[in-house]
Amino acid sequence: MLAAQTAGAPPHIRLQGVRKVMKTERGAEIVALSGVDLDIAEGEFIAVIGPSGCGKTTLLNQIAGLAEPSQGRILLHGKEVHGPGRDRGVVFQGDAIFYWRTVRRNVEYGLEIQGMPKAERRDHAERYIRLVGLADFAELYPKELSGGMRKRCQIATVLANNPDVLLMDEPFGALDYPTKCQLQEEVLRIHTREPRATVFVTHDIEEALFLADRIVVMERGRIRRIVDVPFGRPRDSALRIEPAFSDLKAELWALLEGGHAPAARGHDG
Ligand SMILES: Nc1ncnc2c1ncn2[C@@H]1O[C@H](COP(=O)(O)OP(=O)(O)OP(=O)(O)O)[C@@H](O)[C@H]1O
Repeated sequence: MLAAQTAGAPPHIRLQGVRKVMKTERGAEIVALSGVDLDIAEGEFIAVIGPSGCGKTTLLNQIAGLAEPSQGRILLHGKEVHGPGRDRGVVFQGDAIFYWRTVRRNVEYGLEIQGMPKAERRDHAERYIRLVGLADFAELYPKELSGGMRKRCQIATVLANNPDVLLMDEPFGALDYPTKCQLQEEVLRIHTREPRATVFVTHDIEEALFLADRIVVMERGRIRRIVDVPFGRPRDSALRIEPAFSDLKAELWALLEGGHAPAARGHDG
């Protein structure tokens, strides 16, 4: 369920007419995003799906502040975003963790940078290590962990910084199905415990349905449709085999089958 949005308060995240034009090395223009308007409420979980090249990562990067829009603006609590900030935590596709640091020292990294005193840092990191189920593995190095455990470590590292907004770019894309399902359940559990506005990019319709309050379906740099996910929270794995879940999954498949084209070149899609 969404956290209530205070009447009159701006949405947590607002994208207004966002357009992003990329230039290839040969100088050709690619309209990666065009006319994107989206409001995301406090505590809302948004999944973004769409065919390869439709602009999902570009959208996430814009909110992260890793790139500026060519036109339009992105507002966080009514304030325009320019550049990255600690208020937005990003979980990237790959293993974005330090290989020479243990799990604990990875999770402590951002807190060190903030200058948090050592004892406080330990306690704080420990809380997030436990939250992602890595308490017994805190002294191990990334090479001693499985892919799923490395992803947990990355999530704990991002959450330990207590971001206002969580941005996840296909975080479980490289994992096997059971590990992926397990981590999706962890994400739901964490979201229930610490609800924060979340944008989760995925290729996986089932993942989007299982996690999100709304699914943004993109096509050629534009939002094609926004689908409300009607399932209540808390959710558990039993939801995956409910007929209503399968029906909506089939509908989304059909919707995606309708648009395979990548972002439009040189003009709006
Ligand atoms: N650095 C870049 N330079 C030029 N074009 C780019 C760059 N990054 C992305 N693009 C183009 O922008 C469009 C959108 O790319 P984006 O990575 O956002 O898509 P996506 O939906 O995340 O794709 P995928 O699902 O394959 O990860 C694509 O046409 C891509 O070729």
